[in-house]
Amino acid sequence: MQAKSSILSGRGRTRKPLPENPVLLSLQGNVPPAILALADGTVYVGHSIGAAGSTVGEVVFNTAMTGYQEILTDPSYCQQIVTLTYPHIGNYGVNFDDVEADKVHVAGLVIKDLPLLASNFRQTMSLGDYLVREGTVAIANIDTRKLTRQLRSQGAQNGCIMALAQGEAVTQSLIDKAIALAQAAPAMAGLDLARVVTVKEPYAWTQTEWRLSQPVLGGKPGYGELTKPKFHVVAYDFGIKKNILRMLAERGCRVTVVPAQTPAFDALKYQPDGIFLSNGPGDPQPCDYAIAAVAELIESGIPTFGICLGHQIMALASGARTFKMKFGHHGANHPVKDLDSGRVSITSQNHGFAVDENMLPTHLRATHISLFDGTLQGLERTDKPAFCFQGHPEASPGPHDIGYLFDRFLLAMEHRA
Ligand SMILES: NC(=O)CC[C@H](N)C(=O)O
Repeated sequence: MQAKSSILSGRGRTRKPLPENPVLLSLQGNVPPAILALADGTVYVGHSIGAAGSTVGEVVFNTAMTGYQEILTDPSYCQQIVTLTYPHIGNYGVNFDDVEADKVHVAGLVIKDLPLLASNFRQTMSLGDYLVREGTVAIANIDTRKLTRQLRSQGAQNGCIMALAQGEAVTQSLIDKAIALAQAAPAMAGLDLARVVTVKEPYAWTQTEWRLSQPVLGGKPGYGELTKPKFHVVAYDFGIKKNILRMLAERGCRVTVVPAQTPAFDALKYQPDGIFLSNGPGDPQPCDYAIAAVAELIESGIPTFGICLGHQIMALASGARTFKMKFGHHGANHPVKDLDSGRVSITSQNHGFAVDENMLPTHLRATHISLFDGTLQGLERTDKPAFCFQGHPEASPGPHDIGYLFDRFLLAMEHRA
């Protein structure tokens, strides 16, 4: 709070001097250089703002103005280097309440500007310190508008960030090495990454949503606890985000999170009221174990709700096809139309694959489309209580945008009970 009030000035207020502030970042000093090389040989040089070392991945751009911490920790970004188009990243610091997983999942971060001052009453640490702590390689002072235009016109491609140590200089041989590393990185198409990020053992989840004022915690801001569960949901973890679990618990669901490879038979042993299929990284097509389990679970008639990778897996389990998009959807302002109500929601999105709307089997019905490019955003089984959504309804850019899909899942479970 101190830092925040210190920079407020204006009529009727006297400007206080800036306090000694641990979040003042050190970009003015001797910041080590870093290289961003793309597989096509394009090279950008900037400054290292995270851990030293090299990282490779598919370079994608995200257009959200806020939410960098949620983006960094979204497991769906495993093996992707994310460039953020909003120019100031790090201006509200980092806290430990807003993480979507227990660690950073992006392979690397590319930004334009790391502000000198991070200011937010909830922050516990600066973005730079957090990236170092997490061992995340990141580069700043990059022309992210140019990079984004390149990715948009040519499509997402693999890249390498090479963050040098203090005192090290950028040389042609290091640039050549970074390009070679980018070219050697595996292509995203065909990669099963749900297997990489999924939990090893099942666990129970009862935490509810965050509130600024939380009476059950003595009036302090924070998360709540589910006390009277109405339903039991088995959630497949293909790379699940914590806020999905909180939104389920908030609506009265006790959740058992299970590994991605859990066979349908084992999931049914929990006698769930509903099955949830999470988001996750990589290509859905190689996840044959999950596609087989989901086909069986839908067939059993248990209400099923899938998000993002879960949506794609449900579509494949129902006989649809998926394809790799040119540069995907990554942002927090994507308009999506509900084809039944005509209502348009502003949604959060993060996907590089999509379900082919031209090849849907007769028991799958399109329920939502993207108003950016017309791609399919939602599906429903006409013969079973199963539906799915391509975007991220647990993120709230709008501020509640498409959270009503969770209510629809609850209704399906109530209907069956
Ligand atoms: N957020 C997600 O679940 C992404 C799904 C999938 N990995 C894709 O890129 O399309």
